[in-house]
Amino acid sequence: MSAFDLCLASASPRRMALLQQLGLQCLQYPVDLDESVLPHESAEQYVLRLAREKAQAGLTQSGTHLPVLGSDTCVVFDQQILGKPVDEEDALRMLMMLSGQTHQVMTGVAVCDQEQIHSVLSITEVTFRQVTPSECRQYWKTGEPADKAGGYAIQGLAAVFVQSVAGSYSNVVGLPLYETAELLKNYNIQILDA
Ligand SMILES: Cc1cn([C@H]2C[C@H](O)[C@@H](COP(=O)(O)OP(=O)(O)OP(=O)(O)O)O2)c(=O)[nH]c1=O
Repeated sequence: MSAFDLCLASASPRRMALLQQLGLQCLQYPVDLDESVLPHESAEQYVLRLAREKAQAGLTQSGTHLPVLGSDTCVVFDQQILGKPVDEEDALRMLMMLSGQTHQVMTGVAVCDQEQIHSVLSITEVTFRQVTPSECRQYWKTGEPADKAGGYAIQGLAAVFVQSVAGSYSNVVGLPLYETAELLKNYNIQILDA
């Protein structure tokens, strides 16, 4: 018997913390993949493909017998997929694009073991108030935007930009917990006994 319930194929401390919130003990096994968007790929297809690739790479590379979870989050506005900003100007460009608008945050989640793979997509609508370039530059200096899709963290200082959220909050932080708990039932992982 393993001391762990699940293997998390991710470097993200936020995904780890969200799974711990459900009481799950996770073995963290980051995988490094090419995260380029394929030609003609929709945002929905992109996050689901990367989630499956992360889960499958985690399973193969770690050699674990635990179910493996992979996940990918992106921000979508005006048909554009926003990943992590490459520098300050890129972050400013993203945040000004989102200013005063509603965008979508999409997360694909996949869980696999030797026998099966299941995946799910979660979409949340987030509305920003108007933000100024000066606020965005100050925000960049906090270091918070650098490793976040769309260049912001709802769970951090960017909370002051977020006017409203429709849908799953945990999805925006990187892992939709309701959908994840449902997926894990396929692997006999129950959070609570019914
Ligand atoms: C929009 C938004 C994104 N994010 C994060 C969630 C994801 O961790 C990150 C998007 O990058 P991802 O590539 O989805 O994940 P990651 O690089 O952090 O981890 P890994 O690939 O190893 O699994 O942005 C927030 O934390 N808060 C937010 O409000």
